[in-house]
Amino acid sequence: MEPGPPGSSRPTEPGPCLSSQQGADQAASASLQSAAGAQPGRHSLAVAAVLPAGGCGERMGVPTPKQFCPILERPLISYTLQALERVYWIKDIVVAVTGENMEVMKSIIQKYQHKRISLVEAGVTRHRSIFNGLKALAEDQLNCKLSKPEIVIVHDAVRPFVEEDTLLKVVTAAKKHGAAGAIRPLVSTVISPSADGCLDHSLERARHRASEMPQAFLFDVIYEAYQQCSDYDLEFGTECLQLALKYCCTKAKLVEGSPDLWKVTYKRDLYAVESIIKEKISQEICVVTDIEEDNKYVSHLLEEVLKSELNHVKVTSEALCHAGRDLQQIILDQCYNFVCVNVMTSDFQETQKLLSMLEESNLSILYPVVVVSVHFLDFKLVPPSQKMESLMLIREFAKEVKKRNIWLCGLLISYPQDEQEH
Ligand SMILES: Nc1ccn([C@@H]2O[C@H](COP(=O)(O)OP(=O)(O)OP(=O)(O)O)[C@@H](O)[C@H]2O)c(=O)n1
Ligand SMILES: O=P(O)(O)OC[C@@H](O)[C@@H](O)[C@@H](O)CO
Repeated sequence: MEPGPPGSSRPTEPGPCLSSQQGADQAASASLQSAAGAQPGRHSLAVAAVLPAGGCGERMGVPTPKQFCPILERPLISYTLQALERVYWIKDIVVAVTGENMEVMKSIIQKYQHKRISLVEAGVTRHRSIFNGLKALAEDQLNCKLSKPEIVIVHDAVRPFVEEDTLLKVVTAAKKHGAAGAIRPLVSTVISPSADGCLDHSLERARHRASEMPQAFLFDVIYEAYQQCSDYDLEFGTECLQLALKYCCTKAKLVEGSPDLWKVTYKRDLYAVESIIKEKISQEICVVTDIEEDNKYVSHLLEEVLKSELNHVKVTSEALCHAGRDLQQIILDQCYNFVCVNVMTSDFQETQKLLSMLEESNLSILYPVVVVSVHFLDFKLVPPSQKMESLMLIREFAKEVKKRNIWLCGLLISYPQDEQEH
C-alpha cells in the first residue's frame, strides 16, 4: 500500500480554510456518536472511507480517466475528496488508484492540500479496488498509519456532491443494521429483455429504486463479504450491498438520498458538475469598503439588484478598517466573490489589502476567487482619461493574482459629485 504524501495520513486540519466547518462537524460528530450508541470522548466511533478511483472512464469517451478530468481547472476527484474532508469524523480516506495514476494522485493531494488521504493500488474491477482499500484498513501493515475502523464508507470518487447529512444517515444506519446505502427513485423503467431481444417483462418502477452511493458497513461485515466473494462477483458485480447480503446475510438499510448523489459517467455529466459548482460558489458575495456606513448602503443596493438575477444570494459587508477579523470569518466560511469598493482611499489601497488577505488564506486553492475592484470618479474634478490611466495598474495586479486562481477585474463608476449630493 502506498502511504499518502508526508503529513497526509493523520487527521489534522480537514483541508484549507475549513476550520470554521470544524465546529459544525464536531456537532455532527457528537450526534453521530450518540446516534450510533457511542459516547463522545469515551468511545468514539471510528469511521473511515474507501474511494474507488481506479477506473478508465470508458463511457466518458476521453483519454483522461474521468476522476481526473478538470472542472474549473481542478480534477473532479479533488471535489469529492474535499466533500469528505469537510466531514470531521471521517478519520481516514483510502483512495484506490492505478499504479500509472499514483503520481498524478499524489500531486493532486499536494496541490489542493488534501488531508487524511492514503493511496492503495486499484484492482482491475471496481470490487477489487474496493477490496484493496479494505485490506489496507484491515491489516496492521508495517509503516502503515491506518487503523481498522468500526464503520467504513464506500463512495465512488466520481460522485462529488456528497453531503455530511447523507453520510451521517448511512453510517448511523450501518451501525445498527450492519450495512446501509443511499437510494434514489428510478427515472427510467427497468425492463428485462428476452433472449431474442424483445421485451420479456418490465419491473414496476414505483416498487424499485436506483442504488447510489455513499454506502456504509460495519467493517467486519463488508471485509468478510469480500474475503468470501467469488471471482465471478469480484469480476462482474456492481453492488456492495448485495455482497453483504449474499456472503454475510446482512440486509442493508436503504436510505433516501438527495438528487445530487449521481455518478459522473458520460461527458455531459462533466458539464452538469461544472454548472452545479458554479451555482454553489456564486451564491454569496462579500462587499468590502473602507467606510462602515458606505458598506451597508452599497451592500443593500447590490443585494436588491442581484436578487433579481440570482435565485438566492447573500451579500455580507465588511469594512477592511476592522483589520478584517470579520472578513477572515467570511473567507473561512468560503465566500468566493468579493466587491471591493474604493471610496476614500487611493486607487488600489483597499483592493490590495483584500488581495493580500485572500492570498494568505489559501482560499483560492479549491475554487477560483472573483474580486471586482470598484472605483468612483467625479468627472467634473478628474478627467476620465486621467483616472483611467491610473487604473491601468489593475491589469498588472490581475496578471499577478491570476497565478493564484484569483480573478480580478475593475469597475469605474463616473458621476458628478454635486448631483450625487442632492
Ligand atoms: N477497476 C476499477 C473500475 C472502476 N473504479 C472506480 O469505481 C467508480 C465507479 O465506477 P465507474 O463509473 O464504472 O467508473 P469507470 O469504470 O471508470 O467507468 P467506465 O465503466 O465508463 O469505464 C469510479 O470512481 C471508478 O474510478 C475502480 O476504482 N476500479
Ligand atoms: O457499475 P459502475 O461501476 O458504473 O457503478 C458502480 C456503482 O456506483 C453502482 O453499481 C451503484 O449503483 C452502487 O453500487
